[in-house]
Amino acid sequence: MPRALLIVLDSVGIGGAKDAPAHGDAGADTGGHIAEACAAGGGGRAGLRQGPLDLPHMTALGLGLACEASTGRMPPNLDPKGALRGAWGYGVETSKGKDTPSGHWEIAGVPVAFDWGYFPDTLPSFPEELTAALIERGNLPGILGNKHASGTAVIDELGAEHMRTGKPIVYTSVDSVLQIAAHEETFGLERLYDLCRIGRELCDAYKIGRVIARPFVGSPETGFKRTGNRKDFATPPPSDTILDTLTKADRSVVTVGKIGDIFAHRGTGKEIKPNGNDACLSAAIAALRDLPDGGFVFANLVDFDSEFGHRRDIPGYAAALEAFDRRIPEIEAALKDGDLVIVTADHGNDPSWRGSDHTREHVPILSFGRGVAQNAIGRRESFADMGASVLRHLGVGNPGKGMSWL
Ligand SMILES: O=P(O)(O)O[C@H]1O[C@H](CO)[C@@H](O)[C@H]1O
Ligand SMILES: [Mn+2]
Ligand SMILES: [Mn+2]
Repeated sequence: MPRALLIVLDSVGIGGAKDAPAHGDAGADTGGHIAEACAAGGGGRAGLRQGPLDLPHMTALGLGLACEASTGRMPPNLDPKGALRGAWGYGVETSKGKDTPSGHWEIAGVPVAFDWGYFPDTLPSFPEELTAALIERGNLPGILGNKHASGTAVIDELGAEHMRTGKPIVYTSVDSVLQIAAHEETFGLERLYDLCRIGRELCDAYKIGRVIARPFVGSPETGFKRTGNRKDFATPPPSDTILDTLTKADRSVVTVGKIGDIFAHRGTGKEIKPNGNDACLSAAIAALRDLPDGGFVFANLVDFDSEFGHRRDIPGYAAALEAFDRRIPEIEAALKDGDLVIVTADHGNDPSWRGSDHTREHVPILSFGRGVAQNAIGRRESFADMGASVLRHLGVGNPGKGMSWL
């Protein structure tokens, strides 16, 4: 029986979305702009990387062709010029939001047709009743922040005051999120998680997708740094995803990285949550080696988004792409005959763009495996075609959305 591995490179969009102007993102193109910056000499950092974007494996898997099909422009250094291996195309998001749950749920067969709630970019950002209830139920002396912010900037700004006063830093973004940052040692990690559980209950009324714990360490003298103990408290998908369908069909499911959180731990099988792209990819490859026939591994690599996209760090993003690309042969070596791999993304996060938020973009769809013929699968009108293709490949009927290209 065949097996499948789906890897989401979080935020590695490839531009071209027709509805980008509605999000303020007309022209945003994560992959294309990184390649252009690198070719123009703007993607280098001493000790990290220099020169044109070097992605030989993803180029041979059709990344440049997917970019060209998406935007009409072939990014520098991504033209395969020779033999391709695998099937390539790009996906259009039908969900309204450009957030992580919308992207992942749609990939897994559940496009998000409803509107999430969002907190306005005002001061304060949160409704008074919500703030008051959080303070009361969380037994807090108050909160700091209460605004749209970048998570690293807001702990630099308010970390010292947080340590002094014991007030957690509560902030949001253009996404449907309520984020709570607190010091792991002075506030306490478990106390932060408990506070987020309270926040989760309070946020349901506002249709907020996620409450996110953002623990950090450090001191005013040394500066503050977020730790790997981030935890997302998500609302569950409104109907069965491919994870539910596979679980009900008694298939083996392994989820790596943020996937468990994103799907509110429903149908997520064995969850593995190491810290960082490299460790998550290692875990996904190890899971694939042990995966029984008919099984499915679903992995998310979040560093592209959280460490480089939101931080608008082009050299860092380029280096992370190159690090992933170098390990593609390792993925291929773990494959058995009949296995299917799909590499894709959930939204964009153009590091050359203004602000620090996600960008509305198409996503690449790169599919490979020994039995996967070289093929152009073209423009897919929903990310859900990926989930549908996984189910078709695994021989499980699709009760949900999406059209398989297989
Ligand atoms: O700036 P940080 O805290 O990384 O926040 C980012 O992370 C959130 C969840 O992915 C997004 O909504 C964005 O605001
Ligand atoms: Mn994401
Ligand atoms: Mn993000």
